Amino acid sequence: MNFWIDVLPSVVAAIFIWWGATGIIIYLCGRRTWRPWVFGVVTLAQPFAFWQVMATRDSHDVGGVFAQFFWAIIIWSWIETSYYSGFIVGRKNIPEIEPGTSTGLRFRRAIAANLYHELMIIGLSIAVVIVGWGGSNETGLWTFMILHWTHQSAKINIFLGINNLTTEYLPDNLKYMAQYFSQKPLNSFFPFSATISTIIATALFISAAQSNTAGEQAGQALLFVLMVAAVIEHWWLVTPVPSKAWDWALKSRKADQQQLPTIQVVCGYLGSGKTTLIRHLLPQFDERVAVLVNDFGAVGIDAELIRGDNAAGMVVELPGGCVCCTLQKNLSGQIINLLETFKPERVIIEPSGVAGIEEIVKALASPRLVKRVANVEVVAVIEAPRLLAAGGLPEFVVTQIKAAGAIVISKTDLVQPGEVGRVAKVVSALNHKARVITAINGQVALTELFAVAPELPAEEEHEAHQHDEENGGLISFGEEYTGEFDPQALRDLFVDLRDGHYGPVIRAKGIFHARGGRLAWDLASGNITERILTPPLPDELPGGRFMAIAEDLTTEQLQERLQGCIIPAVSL
Ligand SMILES: Nc1nc2c(ncn2[C@@H]2O[C@H](COP(=O)(O)OP(=O)(O)OP(=O)(O)O)[C@@H](O)[C@H]2O)c(=O)[nH]1
Repeated sequence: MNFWIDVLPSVVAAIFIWWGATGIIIYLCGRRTWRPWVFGVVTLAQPFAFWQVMATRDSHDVGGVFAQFFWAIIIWSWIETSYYSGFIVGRKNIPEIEPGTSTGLRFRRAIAANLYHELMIIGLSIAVVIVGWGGSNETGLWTFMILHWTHQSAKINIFLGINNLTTEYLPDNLKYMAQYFSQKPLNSFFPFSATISTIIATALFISAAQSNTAGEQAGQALLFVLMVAAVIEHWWLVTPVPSKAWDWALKSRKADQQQLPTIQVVCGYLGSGKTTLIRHLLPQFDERVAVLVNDFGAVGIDAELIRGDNAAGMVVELPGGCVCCTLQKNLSGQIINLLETFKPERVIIEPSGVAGIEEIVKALASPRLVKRVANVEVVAVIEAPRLLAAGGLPEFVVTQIKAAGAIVISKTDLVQPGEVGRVAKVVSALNHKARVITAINGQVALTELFAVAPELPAEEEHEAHQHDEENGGLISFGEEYTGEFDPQALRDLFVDLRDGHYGPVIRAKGIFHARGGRLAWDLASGNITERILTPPLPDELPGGRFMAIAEDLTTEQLQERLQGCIIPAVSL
């Protein structure tokens, strides 16, 4: 009983010093303008901290032991501060990790990215050994060594793969480090590291219990608590429970984040209703919005549709192909360009309907980009009729659902009212954290959609993905035309496309000039829609754009048929 009363001050002090120092560093390094000051002050404290460790190495009373513990924490704080402030980290301009990068290469790049930080730890460890070794009170030395072990062990575990990555504690300037993390339920190093930590904690406990003097007991108790914290930190890595221990320290970041734009990725399968949703949302924003659109086909249609709703903003059409594959490298560069030239307060990305969301999120985690944006949010648009009809969702749609902070169930007007609940249950079962909203023709209130704390998928190591395999070998066809179109001929064409006359078409759309104005045609999920976009424009040359995505397509016949929809010049 006496033992516990005796060690209680050490236990309480160790918990508060370790937890408090970590939180204070996260807090102070969370604000960009504070970082140089924090780093400067902690750096200036170092000669004094080393001198204190040296001065108390033979004071084995309780005061001397506490002083050693405290000053060792201050020395360790220098390492943490230099890292979190971004002043001593590692080599810059290291190529980014791409899908399919080998573990060996990822490891070498991770080392390079953390090189100066790791060298600093080694250098300071040697310095602490020099000043602390051989005294009758080595509490400072062992405090530092325990922190060193916990740090290395956590880093190796996070690199090899753990369940709970807690990337939220990385400040904006270090978010790119997440590319060296991997998420797995467990890795082979974990049992070893957790066992070692537990054995050391047990040995320290026994040592504290068997101590002969109050100073010795206090020292062993302080080290024991630090090691217990290491064991808890280890288990936290593998349990899915989010650590809230330092959430209070994240508050300082809010001011910086409010000034940075947010990126919203609106993903969903071909024809699910992404463009319709974005078009409905755009008039609701009172900010400068830039929209990046990427159609799967070579001919972009969506950008032209969106442009009309975002007159005050900017619409950028990304080249044809899938944004997640062909543009992965390019995407972050395009966005940075956009941020610098147009300075939007919000960026909305509409990837093509077959884009893998993981690759996009990875591209958005690029080191150059993360420090320029406040947040990346994912909205998944899931078509109710398709989900009910499919009897199973393609894997990449499941990934989109899991990645989303908000899920919009679209086309609920095309299913029975009772079935909407079934769809909601399916998506909620896949992602219980996401807000699920139902919509007809994209009619969603902005506040409802973005009032969500989004969850980004953990970055996993995965194979470079193959659209051909995942999507049953989709091909796209797209062309632009000049001339005025016959609406009835287009009507008949879309019916024939739906009925499979040109092959199994999954998605077709187009914008065509006709006498009645600019017409938009859509074929999605077997439904055809025809809309008038604008009345005829007097100065504009008449023309049209068409694209189709199919598993197989008789392209030549389709080309001829489209040409046949143009009213011959003589009869105009
Ligand atoms: N009935 C009905 N139709 C909808 C709804 N939402 C979208 N649509 C129609 O579905 C078709 C495809 O919608 P888009 O918004 O273009 O779909 P998308 O996901 O942007 O399509 P891609 O970019 O080609 O993948 C259009 O004809 C829309 O009018 C809805 O809630 N109900």
